[in-house]
Amino acid sequence: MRTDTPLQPTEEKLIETDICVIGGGSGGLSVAAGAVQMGTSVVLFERGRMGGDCLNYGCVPSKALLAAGHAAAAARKADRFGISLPEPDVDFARVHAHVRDVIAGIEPHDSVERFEKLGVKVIQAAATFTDTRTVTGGGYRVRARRFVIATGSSAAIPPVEGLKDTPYLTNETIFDLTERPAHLLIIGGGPIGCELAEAHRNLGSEVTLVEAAGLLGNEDPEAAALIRAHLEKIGVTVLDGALVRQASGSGGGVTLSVETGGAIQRIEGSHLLVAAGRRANTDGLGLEAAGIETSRTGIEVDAGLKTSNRRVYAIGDVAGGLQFTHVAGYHASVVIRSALFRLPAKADLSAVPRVTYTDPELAQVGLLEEEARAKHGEKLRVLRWTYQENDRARAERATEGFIKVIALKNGRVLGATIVGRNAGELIQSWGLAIGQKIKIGAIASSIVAYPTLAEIGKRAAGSFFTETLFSPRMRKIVRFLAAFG
Ligand SMILES: Cc1cc2nc3c(=O)[nH]c(=O)nc-3n(C[C@H](O)[C@H](O)[C@H](O)COP(=O)(O)OP(=O)(O)OC[C@H]3O[C@@H](n4cnc5c(N)ncnc54)[C@H](O)[C@@H]3O)c2cc1C
Ligand SMILES: NC(=O)c1ccc[n+]([C@@H]2O[C@H](COP(=O)([O-])OP(=O)(O)OC[C@H]3O[C@@H](n4cnc5c(N)ncnc54)[C@H](O)[C@@H]3O)[C@@H](O)[C@H]2O)c1
Repeated sequence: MRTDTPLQPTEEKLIETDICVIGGGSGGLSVAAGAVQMGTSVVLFERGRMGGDCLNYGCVPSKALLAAGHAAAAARKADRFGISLPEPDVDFARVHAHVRDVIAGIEPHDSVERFEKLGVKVIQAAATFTDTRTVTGGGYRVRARRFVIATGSSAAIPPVEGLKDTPYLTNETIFDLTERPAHLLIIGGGPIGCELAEAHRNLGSEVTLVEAAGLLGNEDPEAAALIRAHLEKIGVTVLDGALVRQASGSGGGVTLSVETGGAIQRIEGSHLLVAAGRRANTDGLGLEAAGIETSRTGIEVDAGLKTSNRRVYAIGDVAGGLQFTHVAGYHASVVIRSALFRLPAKADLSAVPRVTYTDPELAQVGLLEEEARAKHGEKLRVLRWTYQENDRARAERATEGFIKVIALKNGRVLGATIVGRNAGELIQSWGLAIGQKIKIGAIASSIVAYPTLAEIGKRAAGSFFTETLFSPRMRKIVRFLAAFG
């Protein structure tokens, strides 16, 4: 890398580098760490906190908050094991300290210090394209062989009357609360809304979740219905098919006017969380100057994650597809193959798992039943098994839930939905089966430790063969063979 050449008259220092990454979150850091360790020069711009949404405002704090909530919920449910405990006394300031401590423990891995030690030039400023191959920011002008835009997404604020003048929280501010919200109103019943509704309810807040369509609308409807029933069971008020029409309030509280089936109702709460989807972070990037096209969902990319400017890739949330940390990380590996090794690399998203971390969890990989039917018609087998029929689930009194596997009649696995305890761990082997084209027979004949929840998957796979194995024809064959002694 040739660096720090003073430039007149702007006085920006010029850096020429192999790779310039914009955004130090899940995607950007993976590209930067991978590329620099493979011998290329890397400049990374980050305008906010290293680690991006996942570490600071997303996955990590939400899972830490959920874990605290699950501890409280476990104490409330201990009675069924013969252990009587009083209602847990939740000290929200200490819960907040726990969340901060978890972030602080992970932070060094994503820090400026670590990346500079690896050899990355980190510029702590917002980056803007000034032409097709130059980015400026923080007093630098960077010209690179390849650019990677990994600027993530932010909470989309729906066009609700009065909302912009009403105090509201988003994922960037809710984890700052040190006092428990008395009554949390949530707009949006996607993964963010459901996870944070469950966490706050378990920690003792009153929670009302308002969703315009159906809760977890991108998921298997039967699995989503189970999560809805669970949230209601723990005391969350769920209003679905409910459109927020108006918002008002001050520091003292918030009121929403919500329309359900033509009728308007007013709901009052102490705090409001907006979790109504995401908007790609493209403002201020100077995309026009770089000839980079965008769509409604984000920066337009081809299957190799290249934008309309062939020197520039876009990865992670800003690319407008699946918005998960592991997808951003996977995108990073595709870009490294393409930019460093000049190999033809395409993102294959057919086996990307996703998990909503309520308890029960909801996990999905591959096609939903409805998607599989649309693509393959009636050539499908739908295999099911329930947690109720699993001995470990019974021992742990976690019998809520099921697995549903969608396979072709030739045994190829197309998709799996698991809703129940540890579904997020159990889904991984189904992702492997889809990705590596492992047939259902291999799963049915694998040896699974007893008693584990993983037996649920093996039993579902085994049910693929039940009809053939226990058919009159099979009985005839076995009787015939027995005749030979
Ligand atoms: C509440 C919540 C919970 C979530 N839970 C999960 C989960 O459990 N599992 C999961 O897989 N995903 C989860 N996600 C999604 C996950 O956080 C994102 O998919 C992931 O962070 C995307 O990574 P990214 O690199 O695209 O963007 P980010 O990680 O957001 O990083 C983008 C970075 O770019 C920086 N930036 C933006 N513009 C500029 C600029 N012009 N110049 C310089 N820097 C810039 C930003 O400051 C930011 O640091 C969750 C999200 C939220 C909001
Ligand atoms: N566990 C995880 O992996 C995890 C957790 C949280 C977030 N995420 C990621 O972040 C993304 C964003 O999550 P999200 O929950 O914000 O988005 P989402 O798009 O999945 O859900 C938003 C919901 O808000 C509803 N909505 C929109 N406007 C509304 C209005 N005016 N009134 C009522 N409801 C309204 C929509 O119908 C939708 O169901 C997810 O898709 C996922 O990729 C992942």
